[in-house]
Amino acid sequence: MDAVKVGLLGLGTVGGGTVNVLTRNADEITRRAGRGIRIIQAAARDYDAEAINGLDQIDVTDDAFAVVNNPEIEIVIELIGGYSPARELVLQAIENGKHVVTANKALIAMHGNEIFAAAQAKGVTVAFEAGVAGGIPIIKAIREGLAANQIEWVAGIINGTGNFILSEMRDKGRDFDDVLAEAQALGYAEADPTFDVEGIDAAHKLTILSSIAFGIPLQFDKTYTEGITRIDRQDVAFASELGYRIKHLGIAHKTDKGIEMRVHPTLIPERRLLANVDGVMNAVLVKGDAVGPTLYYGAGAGSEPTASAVVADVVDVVRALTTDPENRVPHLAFQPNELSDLPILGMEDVETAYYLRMQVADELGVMAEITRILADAEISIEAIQQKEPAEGDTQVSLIMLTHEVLERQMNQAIKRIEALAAVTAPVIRIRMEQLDG
Ligand SMILES: NC(=O)c1ccc[n+]([C@@H]2O[C@H](COP(=O)([O-])OP(=O)(O)OC[C@H]3O[C@@H](n4cnc5c(N)ncnc54)[C@H](O)[C@@H]3O)[C@@H](O)[C@H]2O)c1
Ligand SMILES: N[C@@H](CCO)C(=O)O
Ligand code: NA
Repeated sequence: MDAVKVGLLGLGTVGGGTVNVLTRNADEITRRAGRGIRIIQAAARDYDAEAINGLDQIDVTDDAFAVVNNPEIEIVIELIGGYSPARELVLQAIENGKHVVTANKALIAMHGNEIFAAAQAKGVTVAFEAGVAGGIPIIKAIREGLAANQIEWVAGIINGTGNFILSEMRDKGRDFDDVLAEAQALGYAEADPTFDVEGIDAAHKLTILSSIAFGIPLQFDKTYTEGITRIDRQDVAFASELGYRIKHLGIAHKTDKGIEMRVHPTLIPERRLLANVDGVMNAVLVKGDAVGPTLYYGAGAGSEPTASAVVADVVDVVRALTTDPENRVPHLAFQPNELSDLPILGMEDVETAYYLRMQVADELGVMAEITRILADAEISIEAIQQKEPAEGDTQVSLIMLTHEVLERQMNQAIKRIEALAAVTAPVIRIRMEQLDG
């Protein structure tokens, strides 16, 4: 049978890696897919021709619409990124009856409901494995491997750039900006790196994971999002003394009241595997009622690790070309007419334990006032440490670990604590998770 003709949008970090992997592993990939896979046309504004092998076989244009409108092309790979014109290009490709493979989690989290409906109507597939946790086949694992389970929760380190920054800062004492610049040079960061450091990229990915896990429509706007820019070295050190690491996690949790979707820095016990996932590596823990906790680990960003997931999706699409569209694996794991409208909980309705750091004047009675406020709010304390002031300083740091409490109650208590005259700075709070199933 003839090779499947593919069009590629974008020849950057992931696009270049995709051409390289398809070129290098052409034989094995053909044996797996049952047909050859040939990129016949690619669109890019800029690219490093020296770094891409096999480009001489490809017609390169700067007009991305020429690729999605090319009648010879059966599959379009979108690796341009961003919301627009990626949305218009993908919808046009679908309208033209082409299958789509993308690494663009921003696009899927924001416009996936519209895109999947269009794909469903046209009987084509939109695959997006590379969009979540890069090279780790996490979409496939949840959607196919765990199809027997009621998924209870998902918790993961799902932004490579952020984890790389936190690891380098902790282990080597490097500066935030310096490590971020290196992550950009290595091709890990988003075009706008605030997406990485403010948690937006992780929230895109968590939105997708929640839909796949729980069978709900994509609801990016309801995902609570907090980044890593306010993590202080002091807190990393204090957490470590107490046996915890601070990791930036995406957490999706099905409770009796609804679904929690949240992205924030989190204290986790240092003995957990997730606490020891460093650098650009990602890891996702998924708890199913039948299987129990399962863990998936691998490179979350980078040229060829991401290309690995892109090419696997292309192979899946090639294998499915002969399958009746009604029988294909559904985009969001559950059949499209079976998505549920379970409520997404607001952050105030989430229950977690907390690490608190308070800066207080070194006076008699302050500790008693603070513990009274916490007791009034029914917040019980698991550990307290007082860090003595440095020579000549009159401020002490109080570190507390609490048991689980509703965020609403914690917000009220923190407000009262901050109103005390002896409390001289905003209270630092970092949520804690035991992740022990
Ligand atoms: N870099 C990673 O490690 C990684 C990992 C997973 C997912 N992703 C996702 O993959 C996608 C691509 O990321 P990247 O890092 O390869 O980006 P990149 O900036 O390295 O490459 C983008 C490519 O698209 C081209 N391009 C941009 N706008 C265009 C337009 N309008 N018309 C034609 N060409 C255009 C650029 O010229 C470039 O060749 C993004 O959605 C990103 O979120 C990246
Ligand atoms: N910027 C993303 C790319 C992978 O999705 C990250 O650092 O994780
Ligand atoms: Na993946």
